[in-house]
Amino acid sequence: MNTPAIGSTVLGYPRIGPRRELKRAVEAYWAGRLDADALAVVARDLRADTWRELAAAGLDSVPGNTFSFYDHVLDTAVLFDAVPRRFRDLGLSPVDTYFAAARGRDGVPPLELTKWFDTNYHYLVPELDPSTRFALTGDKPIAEFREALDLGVTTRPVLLGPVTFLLLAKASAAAPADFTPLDLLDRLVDRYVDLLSALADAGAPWVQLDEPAFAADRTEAELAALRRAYTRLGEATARPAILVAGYFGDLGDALPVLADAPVEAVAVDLVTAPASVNRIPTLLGLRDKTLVAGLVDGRNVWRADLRGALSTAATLLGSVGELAVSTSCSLLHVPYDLDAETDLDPAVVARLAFARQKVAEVVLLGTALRRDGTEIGSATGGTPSVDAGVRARIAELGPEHRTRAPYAERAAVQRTRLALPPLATTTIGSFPQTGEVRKARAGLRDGTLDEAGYAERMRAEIERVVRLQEEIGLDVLVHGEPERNDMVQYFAEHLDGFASTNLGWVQSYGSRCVRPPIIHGDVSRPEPITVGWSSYAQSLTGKPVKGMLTGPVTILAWSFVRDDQPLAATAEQVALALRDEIRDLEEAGIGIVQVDEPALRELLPLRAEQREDYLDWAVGSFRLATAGAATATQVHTHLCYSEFGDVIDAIDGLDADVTTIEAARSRMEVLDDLRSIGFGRAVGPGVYDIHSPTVPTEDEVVDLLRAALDAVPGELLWVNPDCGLKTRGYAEVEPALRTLVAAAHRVRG
Ligand SMILES: Nc1nc2c(c(=O)[nH]1)N[C@@H](CNc1ccc(C(=O)N[C@@H](CCC(=O)N[C@@H](CCC(=O)N[C@@H](CCC(=O)O)C(=O)O)C(=O)O)C(=O)O)cc1)CN2
Ligand code: MET
Ligand SMILES: [Zn+2]
Repeated sequence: MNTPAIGSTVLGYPRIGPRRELKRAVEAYWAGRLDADALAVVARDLRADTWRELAAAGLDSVPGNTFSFYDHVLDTAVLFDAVPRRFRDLGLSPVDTYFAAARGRDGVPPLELTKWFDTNYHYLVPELDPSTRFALTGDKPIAEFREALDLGVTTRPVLLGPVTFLLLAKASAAAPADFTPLDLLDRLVDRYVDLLSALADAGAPWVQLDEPAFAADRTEAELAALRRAYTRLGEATARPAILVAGYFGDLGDALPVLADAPVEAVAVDLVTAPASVNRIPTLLGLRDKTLVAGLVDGRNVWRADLRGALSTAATLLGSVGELAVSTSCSLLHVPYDLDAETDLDPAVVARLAFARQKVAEVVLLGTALRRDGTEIGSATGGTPSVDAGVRARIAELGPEHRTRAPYAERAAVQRTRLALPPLATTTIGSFPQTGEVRKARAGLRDGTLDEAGYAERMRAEIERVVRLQEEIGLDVLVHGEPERNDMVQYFAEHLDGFASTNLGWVQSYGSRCVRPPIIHGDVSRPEPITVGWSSYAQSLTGKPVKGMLTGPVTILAWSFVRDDQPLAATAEQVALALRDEIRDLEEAGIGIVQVDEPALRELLPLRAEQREDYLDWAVGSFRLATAGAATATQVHTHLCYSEFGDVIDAIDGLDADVTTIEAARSRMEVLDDLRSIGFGRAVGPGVYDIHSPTVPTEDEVVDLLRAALDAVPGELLWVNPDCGLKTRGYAEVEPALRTLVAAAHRVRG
């Protein structure tokens, strides 16, 4: 085989477009404002721009097949004809069948959406069973390879590896109990062999197979599956050279398996797992392979320490066949281009690199490595700002700052103060973000609406939402969060030590994007953030209004966090700011405060041995944020987006008075977990799935509540939706909330 060297590369690239062109096109297509041909043109132009940019930047090997209309796991299922029957039976065009699997259609529920490892990206979970027959019916990677070749760029198609694909899939409802998707390995690998052969025919010199699942703990059987798959693929006769990429952590026992497999290259993540460097020289199998060293952080936005990276690379030179430099993972998780940001502090800019800048770093590193390190400049520009006040406060903290009065005492005082009925009804915080609200915010940004005008519109919206809740008959009201663009970014914009971007969009799922804020220095709160809005809402009603904050763990999980100190230290600083906010809310007369932690499960380390440490600081920071609350103040927390079985003790450890938790889709399974640990505080298992536009019937909600009453006594049971309502419309929200209140009344009776 005559294969070009990888030299310098990146493992993947963003695909939504530098100005979210794909989001706009896809949403326009869904709305019927753009036809399929026009959508295809937008997609093709975005791909062409990416390939040209990466080739022009000087990468030796340009990744291909990084584009996706929605999600690369769904793309893989489509490629191998593994789309469940319920979507095919809709009789739609291929592109509409694809979107139906992603979003559901005509009452057919979509594939489940879940977290991509420990990132804020979400993939669609393939559903497999013994009847799944894989076939290479798609040609996306091949067609895109040819498309790039026509533009003069030879790409390295990036594919999700067969073992990770199966490990991320779930058994369909039709599968027998003893079935696991990995049972289908041989069948699937045979089809990958077909694919490799087709790519070789098209002229692809390399292919990249991603196996990030091996950065997590894996069983012997799973490691054996990895060995088996890559032995088979490596032995295929007609194929491109194979690069297997493992990222998001240490490959552990999978690294020697890959080192010994008959493949040409292995990519390791030396940013998340720098210690892997020490193991590489001991792996004889790597001596005749290319090692692709992930030295530039693909998940965070800091400039690389190129000198450090270069010296790491230099130590590896003699231990491997060839050494290539790369990002630690795909650049999917960072924004496109730092140069597009015009409002960032230059001192912060000097420390940053987005996708485009990271490509340049990789290229530079590759050049320096070839020329003996002569052209690498100084490491980074500037250091994080230090806030002596915050540091002094943290130095003074003791256990009393994380401990409230015993729950029984709190509950008694709160019962008297709040006088709520059993099965109290509430919502999770946000109400639908109407076009008018978003338009007002866009107006504030572009200067057509001033601060006063904006505040007036937000107050009008808050008043409308409060009146609506009173009329519906909810017991604990919210202000509705109209002033928030996003539950993390909003707080970042009001805290020192954070920077926000204008165009730093990162795909979260499908067409939905976020602009993760950047924590670049010590965090503090210059002034109250939410107090004005919450106390305005409280002034409108005699019912209690719940203050609404985002917790420290979630703020960290959905931001780019400084990497010069432990996450735990940054979390404490954020927690202190929230602690002060709670005190100010109390002083303004707010008696209930909710601190949302939907990302508590998301940051859970992939390897079990690191979990206790994480949960310690995660729970500790939540308690630091909330334990300053008076005994009479009722602290709520809200959790969603995950199954919480394996962090149930940590949820207990949060010591919140009320925990509202996503439960409707899993028919309240979480209650069994809570009961099994003797969880004794109040809980609001969601009784209505806000991810679907379907309005629940009163009987359905009553059934769920009766089921919940088996696990939770009535005085500890709250009634609420699964999550916030901001992505829904009033047409569904109003009847759903009326149903929820009616059901609660019926069960109370
Ligand atoms: N940070 C974060 N991560 C999260 C979640 C979350 O809520 N926040 N939820 C989970 C699921 N992920 C989600 C991620 C994004 C969205 C989402 O709806 N994003 C919006 C953007 C939200 C936002 O920032 N809105 C801005 C407006 C940004 C915008 O597009 N403005 C328009 C103009 C205004 C208009 O006419 O709409 C423009 O700039 O062109 C605001 O309200 O101010 C989107 O992609 O469309 C939902 C869920 C997990 N991770
Ligand atoms: N308070 C937030 C809301 O209602 C919680 C959302 S959890 C993703 O939108
Ligand atoms: Zn939620």
